[in-house]
Amino acid sequence: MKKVILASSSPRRRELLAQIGIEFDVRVSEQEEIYYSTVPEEIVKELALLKAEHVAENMQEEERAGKVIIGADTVVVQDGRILGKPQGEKEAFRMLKELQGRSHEVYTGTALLYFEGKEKKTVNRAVKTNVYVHAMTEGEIQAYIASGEPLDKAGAYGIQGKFAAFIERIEGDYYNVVGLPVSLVYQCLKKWNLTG
Ligand SMILES: Cc1cn([C@H]2C[C@H](O)[C@@H](COP(=O)(O)OP(=O)(O)OP(=O)(O)O)O2)c(=O)[nH]c1=O
Repeated sequence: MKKVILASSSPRRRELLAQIGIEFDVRVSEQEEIYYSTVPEEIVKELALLKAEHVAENMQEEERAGKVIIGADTVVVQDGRILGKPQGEKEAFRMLKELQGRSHEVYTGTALLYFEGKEKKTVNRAVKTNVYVHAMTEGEIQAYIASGEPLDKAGAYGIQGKFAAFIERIEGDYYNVVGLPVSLVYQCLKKWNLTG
């Protein structure tokens, strides 16, 4: 029986967790993403926790015993403004126009809930990566949008895809930008003897 449950519908998060050799099941939380925090670091932590808690609440106590549930949330922040997933191509264009030619921050919140016997251990952290984007022409932005990559991604881009052409450099964890800081996840699982 798998001891790790990924509370995420994101194909990127699945790939990243699989990449480090963790066996896991997926349970998706259909919870509406409402938050009360005001700063990005706290918002992503709150949403990651919400996703993990929602999956935990929908499991029987016996079923979740000995298991860890992982939730995550990613946002792009430019000048203190949060850019989530674009609603459509127009919004994607506006976001990319703002992001090109300068730097921004990507925050991913991660929550790990470990049900060890009757006890619940929680790790809830936010990780920040600075991303520097080259200047883009409007034609390049339009061509990128036409590739279909932006629509399901925070900030309307995927560093792991065609947008790599426009990444000048990053400071911090690359995997955090893609949606899950996997070394943070691994180190927690290791501490709890759940990596094997
Ligand atoms: C910035 C960036 C984001 N993203 C993705 C990661 C996330 O899937 C998405 C941000 O949306 P999220 O709301 O964090 O996650 P999600 O709705 O895709 O999945 P779930 O809530 O079920 O876990 O943006 C990339 O794939 N590459 C990038 O470079």
